[in-house]
Amino acid sequence: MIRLQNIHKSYITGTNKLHVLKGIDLHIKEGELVSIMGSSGSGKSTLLNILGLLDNHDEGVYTLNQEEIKAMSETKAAKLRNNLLGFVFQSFNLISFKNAMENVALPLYYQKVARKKRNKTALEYLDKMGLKDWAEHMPNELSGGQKQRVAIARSIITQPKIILADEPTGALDSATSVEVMNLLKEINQSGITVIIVTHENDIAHMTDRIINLKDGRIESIIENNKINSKETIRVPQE
Ligand SMILES: Nc1ncnc2c1ncn2[C@@H]1O[C@H](COP(=O)(O)OP(=O)(O)OP(=O)(O)O)[C@@H](O)[C@H]1O
Repeated sequence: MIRLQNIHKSYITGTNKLHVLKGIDLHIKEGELVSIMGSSGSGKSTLLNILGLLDNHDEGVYTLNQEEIKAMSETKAAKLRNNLLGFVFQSFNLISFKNAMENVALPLYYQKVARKKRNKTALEYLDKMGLKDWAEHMPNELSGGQKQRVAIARSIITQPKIILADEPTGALDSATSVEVMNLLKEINQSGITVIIVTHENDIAHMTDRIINLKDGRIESIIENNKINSKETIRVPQE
């Protein structure tokens, strides 16, 4: 489903060039629940943004759903992003002046679904998240965990094949983090591939495979708590 071969990415600011990803090779199969770990600045978000077609890589080959991304037009990439991918962010990214139902329904608005139909679907998704009674509430009336559940409902309303979550529990206390992770696990069990960036060990250990990044390279991969890398067995500790 996802294959990265020798991916490089640099950022240029002024006269400085920062080489952030230095040859990433990675294969993520359909239906996997994967976490990407590493210390601050190791390139986790950069990698997730490339996976989510929110940023371009400089070198290497990225194949998503058997299509090579570099060869693709921006329009085609946008279509793929809208149809195949769902996003969850640390800061929820809810629209403050829209209620929970309207926030969840938003992706369907962009797909030109009629208002009645999209609100009905949004209510169904809120119900799945245990939030039906909160449909009319504005984001500032919701707890962190509730906001993230609204954001997760919004990310799956278009029935994506892959969810990309950047520190989805970063703003939550530990009990709420576990609730949100259990929700992402349930979503994964329904067949959706889930990729989570986190710097929290406990969160990463709730996934099937942990990809450890260090200085823009994959340092090790832990599968079901078994370390697979031949190169190194060190796991970064925060
Ligand atoms: N748009 C950008 N322009 C310039 N530099 C950037 C940009 N985005 C990220 N960087 C730099 O690239 C490096 C990797 O950033 P990235 O956000 O991928 O790391 P991270 O592992 O997700 O870190 P954190 O855990 O702190 O979020 C950092 O040094 C960051 O400052």
